[in-house]
Amino acid sequence: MSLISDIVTSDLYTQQLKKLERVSQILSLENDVIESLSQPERVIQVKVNLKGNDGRVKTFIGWRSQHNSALGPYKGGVRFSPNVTQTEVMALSMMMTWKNSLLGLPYGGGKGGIRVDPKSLHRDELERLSRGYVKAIYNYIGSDIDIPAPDLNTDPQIMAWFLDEYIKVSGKVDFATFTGKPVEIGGLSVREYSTGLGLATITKVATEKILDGIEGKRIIIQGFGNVGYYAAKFLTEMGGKVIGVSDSKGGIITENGIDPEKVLELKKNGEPISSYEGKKVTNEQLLTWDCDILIPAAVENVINKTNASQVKAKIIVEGANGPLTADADDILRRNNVTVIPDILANSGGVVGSYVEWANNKMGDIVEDEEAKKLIITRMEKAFNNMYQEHEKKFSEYDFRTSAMAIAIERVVRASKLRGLM
Ligand SMILES: NC(=O)C1=CN([C@@H]2O[C@H](COP(=O)(O)OP(=O)(O)OC[C@H]3O[C@@H](n4cnc5c(N)ncnc54)[C@H](O)[C@@H]3O)[C@@H](O)[C@H]2O)C=CC1
Ligand SMILES: O=C(O)CCC(=O)C(=O)O
Repeated sequence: MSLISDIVTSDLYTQQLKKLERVSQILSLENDVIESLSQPERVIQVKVNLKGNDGRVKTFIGWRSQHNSALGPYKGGVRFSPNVTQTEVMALSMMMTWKNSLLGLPYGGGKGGIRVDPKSLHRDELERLSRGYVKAIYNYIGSDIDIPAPDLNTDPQIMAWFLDEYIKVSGKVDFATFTGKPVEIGGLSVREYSTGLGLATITKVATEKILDGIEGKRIIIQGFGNVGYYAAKFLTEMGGKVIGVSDSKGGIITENGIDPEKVLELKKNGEPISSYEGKKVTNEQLLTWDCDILIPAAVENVINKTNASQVKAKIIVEGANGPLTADADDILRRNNVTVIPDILANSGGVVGSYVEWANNKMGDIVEDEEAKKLIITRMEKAFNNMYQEHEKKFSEYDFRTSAMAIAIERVVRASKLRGLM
């Protein structure tokens, strides 16, 4: 059976369906179960008309995809991107279902997006767009229904506008409806860096199992935003050596090691990463540069059948959602490159969100240090659990298969118990 033929898909959705199909066959899931898991429960499309500062109306399209709620309310970020499509958001919401399930969180999967280049808007236009999006979807979200958070090009300030608009239009003063908020309004300072912290933690634990530890390992990171910067920072603190970084404009390689704080400073001053001392490289060159650990932490499908065979890293840790295609998985496995899958590697973000959400619900009883420990412990536990299952049941496949199998089985069990399947 092919799930792909009759759906007009973005490439990310095609890739996710291929990955789902592959694991479902290994788990011997029935066709109707696979069919059901392949479709979101609901996709909301909205139009936001924005009166621009030049007096003209600009029209933007956005979505919220609610993939599966068998384990709890939908949970996942909202991205602002000029390239985002409905099917991309659908794919990302499916990945959130697996991620939340794998981590044992009480959530289903959701994801949202607005098709916009945020750099093309003034700050007050961005605020009106953010508020317009929430005005359009507020009936479908809530702290027990669907809980948005930051993703690509969205940040705590945008969450603050989302929350304020939600309170105004719904009349519900429910701060747990959004996570990744500023600390002044119920945010958890740890959430800002929890994806990078989780990524570094998983990388460290994985290198202890697969290589001989993180100390001195040569690391390359694509993308220097929230995930990439904090991953670089924590991995450096843990003893790793970041030798390459990039952003959308290109990157730099320096065998002496890169200081993440100095790169951040450059970016804050509006200077390109390539002004850092070292060899200037394109993103294509960066991905296939010699290193121990490669962390694609920017956008999807960057490692695919055209470049996978040239990857020289021993381990790839997926910081972004979906940076590897299904074809790349096959090639890398044949070449003995270990892949730590996105649903495990970048799940520190949603674990941080979970602590923030629980704190908002319970009245702020978890302190920062405790939250940080909780995230690290959850991540280590999730890796060890995946590793054990892999050794026991799925050792002939890759870690993605093992992680997805654990996640999908949990969702299917919950769905059957609830009578949803
Ligand atoms: N922010 C979070 O908590 C989480 C983010 N993720 C995923 O991580 C990835 C990055 O997200 P953030 O760091 O939050 O985004 P961000 O907007 O903070 O940073 C994105 C970075 O990627 C770079 N970039 C964009 N397009 C690129 C391209 N074509 N080639 C190379 N670099 C490019 C940008 O210049 C920027 O440095 C996304 O896939 C996102 O879905 C996953 C889990 C949680
Ligand atoms: O923090 C969250 O709720 C979700 C973050 C996210 O969108 C992701 O993990 O891809």
